[in-house]
Amino acid sequence: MSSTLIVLNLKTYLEGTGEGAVKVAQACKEVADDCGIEIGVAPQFCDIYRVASQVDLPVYSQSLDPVGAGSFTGHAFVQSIKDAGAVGTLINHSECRLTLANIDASITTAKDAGLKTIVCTNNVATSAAAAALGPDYVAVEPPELIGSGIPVSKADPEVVTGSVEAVKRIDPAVQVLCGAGISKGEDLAAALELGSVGVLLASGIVKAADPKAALEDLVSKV
Ligand SMILES: O=C(CO)COP(=O)(O)O
Repeated sequence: MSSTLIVLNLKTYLEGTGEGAVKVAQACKEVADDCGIEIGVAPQFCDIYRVASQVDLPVYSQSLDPVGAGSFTGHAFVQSIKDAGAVGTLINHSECRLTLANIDASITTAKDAGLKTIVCTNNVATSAAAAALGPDYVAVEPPELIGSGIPVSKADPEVVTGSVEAVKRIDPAVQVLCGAGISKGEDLAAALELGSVGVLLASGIVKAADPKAALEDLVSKV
């Protein structure tokens, strides 16, 4: 039986010193401790160390670059991401898309460093393609629903069930998350019913007046 995973992507929503990221991460940890569901957070690169050193929860980077140590300027270097305290990384988010070759190289780079990999996809076909590259998770997020407040589990359940089926056919070890418009308890419950093992979400929690209360609602139906 797969265990449920929630990953909260902070994107660039939180302006300021990074303390906002720590506060949201603290709320995630408190809710995770209460409900027993794993909740991770994906802050800005520069906030990974601050969050990971102040809050005991899984921290993900929002992406990474498939480069090693050496003559590379302006890249997100996997070893620095890991040393900062991340346990995993998103790859190919809709807002940070990569070529297929770079998705493959990013997965290899992350895996070699011992980081978990969550590859984002936009439809069933790309979910199948991502599964063939052997990440830990495929997270299907139709871009038109991202930030819309309309949950993928309601608006496009077929993209979730289709991705679950396609991924299982290609590599049963790869688990499926879904995201876009997820914010309420019923959205998470529906996502799990559709066969995903959890959700990747952002605005419904990060932009809420009370992120902790929003998280409590999110986990209230499972
Ligand atoms: O892009 C997302 C998570 O990575 C989803 O964003 P929203 O939860 O804001 O729709």
